[in-house]
Amino acid sequence: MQYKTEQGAQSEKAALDIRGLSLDYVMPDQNIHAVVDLNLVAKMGKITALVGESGSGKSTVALAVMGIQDKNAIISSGEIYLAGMDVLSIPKKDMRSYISNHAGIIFQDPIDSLNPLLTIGEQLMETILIHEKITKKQARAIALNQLLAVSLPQPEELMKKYPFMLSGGMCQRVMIAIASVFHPPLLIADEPTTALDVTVQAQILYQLDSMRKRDGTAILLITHDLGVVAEIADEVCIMKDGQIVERGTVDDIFYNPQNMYTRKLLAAAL
Ligand SMILES: Nc1ncnc2c1ncn2[C@@H]1O[C@H](COP(=O)(O)OP(=O)(O)OP(=O)(O)O)[C@@H](O)[C@H]1O
Ligand code: NI
Repeated sequence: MQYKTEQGAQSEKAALDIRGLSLDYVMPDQNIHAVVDLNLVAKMGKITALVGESGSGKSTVALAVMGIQDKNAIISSGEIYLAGMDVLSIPKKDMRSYISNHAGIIFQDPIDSLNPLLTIGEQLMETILIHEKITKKQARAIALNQLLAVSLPQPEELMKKYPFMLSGGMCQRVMIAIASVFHPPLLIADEPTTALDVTVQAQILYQLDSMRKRDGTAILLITHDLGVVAEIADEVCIMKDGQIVERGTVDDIFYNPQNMYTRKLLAAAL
């Protein structure tokens, strides 16, 4: 294979393995070092939480993994191994399809993430047909199945609806259905429940957790909410100023934090 692939058994179970990533945003008067020599691993079948204050660079990491970073972003060093292959070493023309086959992402505002002009069915079908050379009928069957898999009732009816006709929680489920249609090894959820009611938050988190259990998906969960982290994460990475300052299991981080910043973050959440 001509692209850079992962060596060694240690990271075999890592859906995502970021090594020494540095990313700058180029601005007219200065460069913003948004990510600085960052290392991060998200293992299959685990929920890895990425936590840190606003502006610490969490979303920048997520967008870089998906290859959809802003135009003024420059990756100056590092490797992003996704399912064993360094996506940064893949030529641009093949990169998008490799990434979309191996990773999905959902964002904070599910209604904005959907196209307002297309029905739910059209959007799901479009995603499916871009990936697979199958008939419309087969794609429709997959779409209906996906909607059921994220616990959306009456999928036939739902397929005909437009995003504005659904609640925020339903839109987020549709986003999960779209992001997970090909069972990617990695799903990134960037503040997936911040815009939703508390009761709906729990359902969406449950949905992510069942994906992890069912498909062995690695979930990278970006959140401000340490309560959520304590409840469903396996591993936690604490991010500050573009770097991971501490990583560990939930127990390590909550009961035995080593870093001053982690302690401050925990104290502020009490
Ligand atoms: N396109 C851009 N051009 C310049 N600076 C940017 C750009 N996008 C983000 N930044 C800056 O990069 C830094 C990291 O931003 P990022 O959105 O990744 O942080 P975050 O941890 O996701 O924050 P939040 O919790 O508020 O979502 C911030 O200082 C932000 O202002
Ligand atoms: Ni963000």
